Amino acid sequence: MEVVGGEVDYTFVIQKSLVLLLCVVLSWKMIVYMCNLLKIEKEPIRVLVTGAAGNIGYAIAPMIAGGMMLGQDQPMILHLLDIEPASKSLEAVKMELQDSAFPLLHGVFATTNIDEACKGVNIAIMIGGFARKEGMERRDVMSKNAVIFKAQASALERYASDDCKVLVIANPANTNALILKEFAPSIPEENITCLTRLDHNRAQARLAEKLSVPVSSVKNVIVWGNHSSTQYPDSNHATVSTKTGDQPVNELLVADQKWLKNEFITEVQQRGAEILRARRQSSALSAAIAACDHIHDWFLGTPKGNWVSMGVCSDGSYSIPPGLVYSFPVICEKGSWKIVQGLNIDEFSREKMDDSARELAEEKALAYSCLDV
Ligand SMILES: NC(=O)C1=CN([C@@H]2O[C@H](COP(=O)(O)OP(=O)(O)OC[C@H]3O[C@@H](n4cnc5c(N)ncnc54)[C@H](O)[C@@H]3O)[C@@H](O)[C@H]2O)C=CC1
Ligand SMILES: O=C([O-])CC(=O)C(=O)O
Repeated sequence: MEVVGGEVDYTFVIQKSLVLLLCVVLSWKMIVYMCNLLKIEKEPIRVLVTGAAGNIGYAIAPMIAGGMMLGQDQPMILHLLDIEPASKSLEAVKMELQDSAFPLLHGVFATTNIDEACKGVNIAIMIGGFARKEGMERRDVMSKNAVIFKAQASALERYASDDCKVLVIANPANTNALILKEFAPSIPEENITCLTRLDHNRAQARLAEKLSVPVSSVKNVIVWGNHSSTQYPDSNHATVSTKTGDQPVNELLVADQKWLKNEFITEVQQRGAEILRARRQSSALSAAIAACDHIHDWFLGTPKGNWVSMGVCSDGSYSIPPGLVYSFPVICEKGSWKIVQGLNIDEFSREKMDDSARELAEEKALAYSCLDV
């Protein structure tokens, strides 16, 4: 240390520190530059897609391969799974992906064997399941899916990578995710989620349409609860960015409180059924986009000041019983999510949130009774 006349020369120390800091920054920049020059790529991530020959599977596969889910610098290897009767269509999906020559797609592996499909996967997008047929009771659908998800959980437990992150899309999504959690105990429960981002995106889009603003200017809607008609799309904390800063949606729509408490909620709750009626098939394009959004934000983080809705294991936040997979507002950072805390919940919201939790508790009991646990 430089000592002048018995005293520390602080100017010298600060100068030295700044030079050192500059050297560190320059070396780091140099390393990044060299990596880019040498085209050193990230290791490919293995992504499992179950039900890959179906509607959503066909829509999501090119989105993942094109970088929408994991970013434009993240290569991946796709593991596509479907059941034997769909094996020809599955092979066709694989061929089309290969023919698309996606630069980030380092391999496609298609199989009807669940154990093989799960080997080493880092992300599992669970779309495959048993769809309700006319005249079937809820119990029949639940029992078929409970059996499927129990078996898939065991395969993930045995063969997936330790850090595997799971997104369940197949309905009943929340309860299927819960079964998966029960039967894959070594996968950390925070790694098991279900898709309610489609409902979140729908709610954001309805508000933007009502306010005649771009959808990107609306943020922080919430979808609480089950991915079913008891879900509660909540506009109370949503804002719109304007030239003078963020404005609460409820203030901008002060004359439309009746609409916010009625049509807005039912339109979002019933949007899936509306699309099913119009298309005679359930939403696939928007479901695939929402799944990409869900994983993208989970891996790469939510933008500062924004939250999104994700079906996650309740930790008792907002008095939602632990042991349910429930949709909450979450913030994501460095591959982890955190439930947004401290939001004010009015009486109207409380009732709706509890209704959906009650439905999930009933679904859980039904699923367990089907599995004899
Ligand atoms: N959570 C959400 O926001 C949404 C959920 N969904 C749900 O996503 C699921 C898939 O929808 P679509 O792709 O339109 O259905 P789809 O019927 O077109 O495709 C499902 C695919 O899963 C396969 N499959 C069935 N059992 C399987 C198993 N045990 N293992 C692997 N694959 C299996 C089928 O052969 C089929 O190829 C449905 O349960 C649907 O209700 C749909 C839209 C939104
Ligand atoms: O019921 C379905 O299969 C469709 C669905 O979940 C949705 O569009 O939200």
